[in-house]
Amino acid sequence: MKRKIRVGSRESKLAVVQSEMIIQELKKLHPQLEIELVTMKTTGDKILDRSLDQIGGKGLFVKELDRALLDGEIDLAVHCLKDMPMETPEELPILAYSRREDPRDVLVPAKGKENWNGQGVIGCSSFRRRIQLQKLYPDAEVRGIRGNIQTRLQKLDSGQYDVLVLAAAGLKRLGLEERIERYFSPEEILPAAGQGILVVQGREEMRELVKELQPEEMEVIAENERAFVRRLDGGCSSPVAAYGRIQQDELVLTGLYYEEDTGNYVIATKRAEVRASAHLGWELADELRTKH
Ligand SMILES: NCc1[nH]cc(CCC(=O)O)c1CC(=O)O
Repeated sequence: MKRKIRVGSRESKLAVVQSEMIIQELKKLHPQLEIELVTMKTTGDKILDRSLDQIGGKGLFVKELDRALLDGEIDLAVHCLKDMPMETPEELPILAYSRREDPRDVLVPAKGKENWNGQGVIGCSSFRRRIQLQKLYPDAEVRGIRGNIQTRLQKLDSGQYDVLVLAAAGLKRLGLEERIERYFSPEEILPAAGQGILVVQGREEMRELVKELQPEEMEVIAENERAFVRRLDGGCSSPVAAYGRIQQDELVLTGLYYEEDTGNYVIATKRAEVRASAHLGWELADELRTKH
């Protein structure tokens, strides 16, 4: 009999598309396996009338899947790294990081309101985007928005907002790239730690099976971005951003540090040879904090 692997996912269309991408890759690596997708609703998907900060943060998107992993109902779970809490349960490590999709944030105008002039209402969900957008578009008003990408686009097109700011990664994976009017460089809007990266989470014994999904250097990039955020205690709602990339043999890490007292933020970059970069995120965080 074929060995059967169950892969758990949230129910949203994006989550399912992402999990199917990972399943396709796994099937290529292990053609002998039968792999099944199991979807479930998480608390974060059920409560849509309050902001994530109010209802307890990112953990709400993974809690149900964590439980299913622990109970053996599923063998693996696929998540956006960006949605993962900074600490995962000890028994459920991240087993592999995927190749990164476009990490940038993008501007999406409402239908009929293309060529946006920088005035009116921007819909965006995170404090990280908000503070950076206020600098880029001082004449616009930023209003919160929740729900999955399709829901947000419906709210946009129904006239509640003039433009949205979203992650390029989600739109591209959903085939909605044509709605993108402008890509923000990391210098304009620094992405969230882990943006564009998918992770496979599970019990330690599954590591062997998925480790080949991970491109070289993905872990050092992802872990340094997350170390930066962790060091500054930027849990779910803090506007901390971090973006790492490899240039020649170096890891180049850019971090955003927000100072609560003044409401100002600073962005800085630090680099290290990849093989000596284990603490780069931590060090960049400390440098930014002591300077400000
Ligand atoms: N907050 C929801 C979320 N989590 C991950 C992505 C995008 C996909 C990714 O980063 O891999 C999105 C949508 C968005 O921010 O526009």
